[in-house]
Amino acid sequence: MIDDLDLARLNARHPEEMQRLAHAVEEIGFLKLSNTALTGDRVRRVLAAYRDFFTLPEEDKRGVDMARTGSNRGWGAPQTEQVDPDANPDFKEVFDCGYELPDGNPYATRGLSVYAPNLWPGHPAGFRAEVQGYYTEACAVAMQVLRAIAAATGRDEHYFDTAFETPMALLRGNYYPARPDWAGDKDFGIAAHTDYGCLTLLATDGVGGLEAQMPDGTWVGVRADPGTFVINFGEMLEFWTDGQIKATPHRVRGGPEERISIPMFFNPGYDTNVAPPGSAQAISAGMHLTRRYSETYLHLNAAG
Ligand SMILES: O=C(O)CCC(=O)C(=O)O
Ligand SMILES: [Fe+2]
Repeated sequence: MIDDLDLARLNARHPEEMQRLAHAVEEIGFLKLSNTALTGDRVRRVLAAYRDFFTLPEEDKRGVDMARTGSNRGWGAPQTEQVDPDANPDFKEVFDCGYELPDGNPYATRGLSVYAPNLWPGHPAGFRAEVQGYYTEACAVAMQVLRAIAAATGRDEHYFDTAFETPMALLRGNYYPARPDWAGDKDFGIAAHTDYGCLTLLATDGVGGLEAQMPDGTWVGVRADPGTFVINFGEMLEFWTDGQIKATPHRVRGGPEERISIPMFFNPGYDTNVAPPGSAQAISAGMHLTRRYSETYLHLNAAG
């Protein structure tokens, strides 16, 4: 039910592959993707860097704890994010980093938390370089996929390009310990949610656990080895395409094995209007993302 697509064939606009892409984005909202510039070895290197970080003693991770900041850069401890108000806070821990505004970028003077500076730990050695290198490469792959999607859904292939000149792109490492023995019905690695932005390019270490909700309401497992990616779509792309592209709910309950996943949330620039073209309303991408972060990260929660 979840299709496997080949990015080289999509980049060549191979008609059959493009048709399968249109089906995947419009009917399912999930697909798997291989043959990108990010090889299995490349992904295993960045997975190892995150693993080295997550296995540091807690006091080291506390040195880059996002809870002390007004943004989501650095380490997020277990149970500090609640993506589903009907579930308990997630038992995963995370490390988030975002887009670094170039000097002189007009957004720099606006004090927007979605462009907050990154927080980097002093060690493991090489962590920052590994993660920043992957960030840049993952953005390039995500842009190729978005161009193919624009073309497959009847738009000019560059339809989305300018919106991503200053992306609020967020790269996350998710660390899921084995499902704790205290975990009950309302406890998840990450509870059911839709992603907030446009496109998510997800790498995993190959351990299963991700489940996506199909149109008939059933949950299906989606597993991807390093070098193969899971792609899904967020709320902004659903608004922007007036529902043509689906933001599909997904979750990780967690199982007997620990697991690492690395989503690149490819979000457009703050001032992008993601309302459907021609609609009377305007939806600011930046305001939507800021609101969703404040609803889900407990340290940013206005009510909490
Ligand atoms: O770990 C996964 O497979 C999914 C993670 C996820 O959905 C997220 O971080 O938004
Ligand atoms: Fe997600």
